[in-house]
Amino acid sequence: MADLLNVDVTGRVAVLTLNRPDRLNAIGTATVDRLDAVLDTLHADRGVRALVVAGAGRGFSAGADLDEIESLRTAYEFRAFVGRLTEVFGRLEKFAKPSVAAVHGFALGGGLELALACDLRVAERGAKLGLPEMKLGVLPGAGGTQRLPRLVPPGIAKQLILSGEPIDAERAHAVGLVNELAEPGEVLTVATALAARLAAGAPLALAAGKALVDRSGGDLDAGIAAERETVAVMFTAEDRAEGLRAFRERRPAEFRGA
Ligand SMILES: CCCCCCCCCCCCC[C@H](O)CC(=O)SCCNC(=O)CCNC(=O)[C@H](O)C(C)(C)COP(=O)(O)OP(=O)(O)OC[C@H]1O[C@@H](n2cnc3c(N)ncnc32)[C@H](O)[C@@H]1OP(=O)(O)O
Repeated sequence: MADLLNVDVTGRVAVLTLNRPDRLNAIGTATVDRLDAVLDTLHADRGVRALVVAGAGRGFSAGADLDEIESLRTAYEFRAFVGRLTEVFGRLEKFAKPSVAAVHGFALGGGLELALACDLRVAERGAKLGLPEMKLGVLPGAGGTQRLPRLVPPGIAKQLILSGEPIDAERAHAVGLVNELAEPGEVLTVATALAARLAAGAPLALAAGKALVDRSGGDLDAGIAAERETVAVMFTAEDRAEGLRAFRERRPAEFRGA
């Protein structure tokens, strides 16, 4: 069986490509199990500093695998299916290394939910992003109802979830769902360049920065305290000294994650 998720490492960036083009990269248990295993490998690879998640074929992903869903027989099986998707998507979101989704064609349902679990999103002009679960008589079940309203105004989130209708990449960019737009055929280039810029950062600061922003919806004083204590500890990191040295010497910093 062809690899459900191809991994290609170039420099400090690992490109993960969903590889079920015949099923429009539908995401089932086997795909998320593979993603989980790949995250184990990439966690251990100190040379990899950032990830890109992309899709082979006509689009990023048409969502959860409806064939697998149709094979489920009990609510408990259904819960296990949804639980596994949310578990691995959550692991990607909390991954210490930043991730960029490269969306072309379409990112629908679980496909958009996977892109929402990435830190940033780049989308090709004309790509469709949506949560069509309402048209199937259900709701997004892999984090969409919780992650989307944290990125776009609640009214926009409700429109996508309650109508089930997609928006195009241009509109998604205007409302903050997409960080950067790419011309047709260019999404992987743009997403990889963005990931490479993130990968130039200090690994400890990248991981801590992700965690601090992810908790920013909580109590402000507690968040500022967490920021202060995190920054204070980072003062002792070798990368902090390297950053200042590189600035004085007018050269790019070479951060080692120490
Ligand atoms: C059994 C139904 C129960 C419904 C319950 C679903 C909710 C489950 C909730 C738990 C899981 C949570 C995760 C997530 O929140 C839920 C989802 O993601 S549900 C799926 C959401 N996605 C969609 O509804 C999009 C479905 N696809 C399309 O609308 C279209 O395919 C397209 C993307 C607009 C492209 O259209 P076309 O160009 O016309 O291409 P085709 O439709 O002919 O597709 C080609 C080929 O691919 C197969 N395919 C497409 N999408 C999926 C998919 N999601 N899973 C499996 N297979 C898919 C399609 O059947 C075709 O195959 P072929 O007929 O050629 O064999």
